[in-house]
Formats: sequence, C-alpha cells, structure tokens
Amino acid sequence: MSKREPHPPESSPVAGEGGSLLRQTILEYQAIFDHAPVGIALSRNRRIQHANRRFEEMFGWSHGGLEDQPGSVTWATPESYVEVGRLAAQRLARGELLEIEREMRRRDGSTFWARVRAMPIEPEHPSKGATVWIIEDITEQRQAMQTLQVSQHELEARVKERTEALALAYAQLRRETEERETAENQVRHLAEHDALTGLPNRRLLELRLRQALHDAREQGGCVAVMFMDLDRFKTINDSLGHVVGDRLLQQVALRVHQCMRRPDTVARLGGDEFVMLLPGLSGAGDAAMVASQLIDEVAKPYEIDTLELRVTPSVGISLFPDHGDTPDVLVGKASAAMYQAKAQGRRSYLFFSGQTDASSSQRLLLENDLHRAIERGEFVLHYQPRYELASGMLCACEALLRWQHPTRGSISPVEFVPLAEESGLVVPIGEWVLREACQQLQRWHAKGLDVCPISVNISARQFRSLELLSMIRSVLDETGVDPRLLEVEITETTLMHNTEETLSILGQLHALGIKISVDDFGTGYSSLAYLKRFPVDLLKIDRSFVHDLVTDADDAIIVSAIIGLARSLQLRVVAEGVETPEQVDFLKRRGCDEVQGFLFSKPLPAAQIESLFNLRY
Ligand SMILES: Nc1nc2c(ncn2[C@@H]2O[C@@H]3COP(=O)(O)O[C@H]4[C@@H](O)[C@H](n5cnc6c(=O)[nH]c(N)nc65)O[C@@H]4COP(=O)(O)O[C@H]3[C@H]2O)c(=O)[nH]1
Repeated sequence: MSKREPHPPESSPVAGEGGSLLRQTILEYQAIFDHAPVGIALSRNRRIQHANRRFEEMFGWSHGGLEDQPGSVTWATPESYVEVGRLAAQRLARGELLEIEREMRRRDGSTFWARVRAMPIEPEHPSKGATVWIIEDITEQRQAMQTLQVSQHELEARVKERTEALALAYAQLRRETEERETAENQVRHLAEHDALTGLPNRRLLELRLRQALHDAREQGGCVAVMFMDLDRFKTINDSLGHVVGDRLLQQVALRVHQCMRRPDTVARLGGDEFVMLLPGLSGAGDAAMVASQLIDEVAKPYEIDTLELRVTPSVGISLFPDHGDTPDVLVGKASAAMYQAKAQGRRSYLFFSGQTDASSSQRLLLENDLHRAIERGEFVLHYQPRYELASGMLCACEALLRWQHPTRGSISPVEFVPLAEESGLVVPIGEWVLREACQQLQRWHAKGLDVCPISVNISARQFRSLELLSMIRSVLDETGVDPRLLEVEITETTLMHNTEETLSILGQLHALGIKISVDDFGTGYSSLAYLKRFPVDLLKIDRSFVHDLVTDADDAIIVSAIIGLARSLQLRVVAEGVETPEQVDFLKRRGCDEVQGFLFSKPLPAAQIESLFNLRY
C-alpha cells in the first residue's frame, strides 16, 4: 500500500493500553484500505494524499506514484475535472455524498468508466478536512449495460417490427374478409336482383311469393300478384335505342316502387315485364285500387335527356286463394290477364278470368304463325295512291302489307307489325315487302305501263339492321328497278334516333337515288336543325292531325305549321288520311303538295291500282 504509514491523530496518545488499541485499530483500517477491491484515495487541497493499491492499479500508477499528484491526473478531461470539482464542493459543503459516473484517465492516457463516490473525512467541517474518493471501475458493467441496451433496442425494434407486421397482416386479413363478404353479398345480390333496375329478379320473387303464400295460409288474408308490361316499349327501344330504353325502365322501376307499401315486392322479370307481389290484402278491392294508382303513375310522362316519353302500362292481376296457390300458377295467370288487358285496350288492368288463357295463347299462336307466313305465301301487298293537289295526278303509291291468315282471314298490320317488331321478324318480312314491291314495278313495266314510284315502310328495327343497305342494293340489282322509282318511309322517331348513323344510312340511300319520306310527321321529336341536315325529300303529316283539321283549331295550326316548315326546308309535304273535301280545301289553301286517303282511294290490290295510273282524282 502506501509508502508511508497512516499518521495517527496528533492529539491521540498511542502509548500504553490505549495506545495499543489504537494501533490495533489503525492496523485493521490499514488492512481494509490496502485490500479493498475498490480504489480509495484521500485528497486534500486538490492533491492526492494517499491512494490504495486498487486505485493505483486502476489508474496505471506505480506504488506510491500518485502521492501529491494533482487530482486532475485521474480525470479524462480538464473540463470534467473542473465540473466534478465544482459539484463535489457543493455537495460536500452541504454534508452530502457525491455519487457520479464519469470517464477517468489512466496514466498512459487511456480511459475507463468509473462510479465515483466522494465524501468528507470530517462531515462537520467538510471544507477543512480531506476528501475520500472511492472509485469503482464500471467499464465492464457499462459495456454489459450497453450490450444489454443494444440487445434490448434490437429486441424492441424486432417486437415493433413484428407488431407492425402483425398489424399489417391483421389489417390485410380484415380487408380480405371484408372484400370476401362484400363479394359474397354482391354475388348474392346479383343472383337475386336485376342488374339494370336493382329490383328483385324472378328467383327472389319466387322466394318471397312462397313465403307470402305460407304466411297467408297460416294467418289468412289475400295475396295479389300483378303482372305489368309497357305497351309499345319495344318500339321505343328499337327506335330510340337501348340506352334510352334502359333509362326509361329504370325510371319506371322507381315509380312502381314508390307506389308500393313496405311489405310489397316489385320484381323485374326481364324486358319490360314487372311483377308486383302484394301480401296481406283484404281482397280484390285493395288490389284494384293499387293497380289503378300504379297505372296513373307509370303513365305520367318521363323526361330522358331532352325527350319527353310516355308509356302506358297494362296490368294483369291474380289472387291467392281465388286463382291459385303456387307462385307459378299465380304469375302465369297474372300474365294471362295482362295480355287480355292489352288486347282490350291498353292502359288498363284486369283480374284473371277463365277466358284469359285463351287470349294469351292466341297471341302466342299468332306469333308462331307469323314465322311461317312468308314461306306459306300468306302476305300480299296493297297499294294506296297519292295525288298531287295542284294537278290532281296520281304521283306515287304506298305499299301496305296485308296478311291473309289461313283460318283468321285478313289480319291488319296494326295487329301483327308490332308483334313482328318485337320478335325481329320484321326484318325478313320487310325484305319480302321490298322485293315484292320492286317485282311489282317490273311486272307493270313489262306490261308497258307508265308506272309511278312506290313508297315502302321501313320499321325502326329494320332501319337499324346491319343488312338494310346491302339488302336494298341486292333487291334493286336482282329486279333491275330504277332506284328513282323507290321511296322509303321511316317514322319521325326512327329518324331522330342515333342521328350520325341515321345520317350515314340516309346519305347512302339518297346516293342510290332512292327518295326518303318521314312518316307520321308531327308525332315525334324532330328538331329543325337535324331535319335540315338529313337528305329528306318528303314529310307525311300524320293522319291524326288531318282527321280533325277542320274542327280542331290546334290541329289546323299544327298542319299549317308543318306545311310552312316543309316549304322553308324545300321539302314536299303529303297529308295522310284525307277523308273529306273540306280537308282537301284546307290543304290546298295552305299549299300542301300531295294528299293520300280514303277520299281518293283505299289501299287496293295491284291489279286494281294499275287502272288508276295516269288518271286524275
Ligand atoms: N283512318 C284512315 N286510315 C287511312 C286513310 N288512308 C290510309 N289509311 C291507313 O293509314 C295507314 C297508312 O300507313 P302508315 O301510316 O304507314 O301506317 C302503317 C304502317 O305503319 C304499318 N305498315 C303497313 N305496311 C307495312 C309494311 O310493309 N312494313 C312496315 N314496317 N309497316 C307497315 O301499319 C300501319 C297501318 O297500315 P294500314 O292498316 O294499312 O293503314 C294504312 C292505311 O290503310 C284514311 O283516309 N283514313
């Protein structure tokens, strides 16, 4: 340990018995001082007085080498020495113990970390006596602590990473579960609903109908099934296009839905067919009231883009328990009643009655027969002459189709043309009409007659058929007819739909030399600007305006306006359905170019019309 023995207190006697005790005590403290496992040093006036072995070893000094060295030799930096000195002075002055961890310096300049404790030898007079410094090398502890901290940080980082990964995986799982649930709901919804209107479809209707019948059997009460179809919807769809048709159906669906109560179901079976299920009614009277409200609501005008459209519904009703007790039977009977309502005059409702089956199956039979009518040669064309008002000369004739049904006799085109439109049969039938008209022209020509042009009706669906132009070209080629003898009539509604495509078709027809007339003019939605762009030759005023022309001021104004319009666009104008000399007078005065109607001639078979050629009316 130290070169010097510790000095006994000057005032204490060391001799005698007391002296030997003191000596003994000193020796004991000396041994503790020398062998303490921590570094201990005494300092006074900032200089080291004694340091034990451990202290010297820690700081790399030889035995006794630190004595009288300034305390600064043990501190890592002068700043640290000053700072600790200040701190120690404050603490010790208050009689407190200083305990800090600092970096210390060995003699060779290397450093290590130590826990430093300092305390005054005389706590009552701290500034007077020496200070004891106890130094513990904590380099390994700190390293272990650092290592521990690093691994703890790593662990925390890993835990954080894992937690985040888990959170992500959980969120992903939740998303996937939600997506799967949404997809499942969508699939279920799609399987049970109609994509266009969002209404329940046939499948869901059947489920609900079964449930309603079950409840009605248990609790009593009446269930009504209403089958609704929109009159002439096909014509709107074909002439104004599917987009307009679809939007119309969506608006109809909304209105029907609004007419129903909460427990009712509105389903769309497809096309323009809707079925309503009304459970818990007290009887037929309730159903009749709903049907009548429904018809009024659905028949109100619809606004689609700039168009104002109207459709009228026909509704058939069947009741549980009166008409059946299964979904199939009830829907079938409501549908049969609907066909009968349609046949009896549209925009009405009818309850199922025993005869309705016959009427709907007749419609089906008629549709079947229509398929075979061309092959069986049951169609024939009649011709109605058109006269020029100024000269009274026959100037053209309109080909009008007649169906000679083998058992039902002559069937009006008003009855079968809409059926043919719906089934698409109007395309081959239209081709037959054109070929027959052209062949007739050739037959008259062959007879040496001075023929007049023939006008042929082209339906909306036929006009949109891709083969129309090639069909007309090949019929003209085949028959060798001069295209200038051919006129096509398209309705105003057909004209206004899909105007760019219409313009192109009309342009090509016109380029062939074929004349174009607009039929039923005044009933559609023409805009002047379009009318001007189309290569149209003739406007045919709808016969509904001509009919009351003399008695109805509005009709008179409309007819006069159409004639004025045709004039300003340099188009010829024909009045259809002229039946009285008064109408002729009016039309003459307004400057109408041509007339057609029963007053002059009904549509006649070809053999009779030829005798009128070159004659005045
Ligand atoms: N009340 C009255 N009616 C008169 C008078 N003059 C002529 N009519 C009728 O008015 C209709 C004129 O034909 P539309 O307007 O093209 O109307 C035609 C046309 O839209 C369609 N149609 C007729 N033939 C064909 C055809 O070959 N193809 C196509 N797609 N439709 C046709 O059937 C509709 C009805 O034809 P039809 O029964 O022959 O009826 C004809 C004709 O008989 C009159 O003074 N008073």
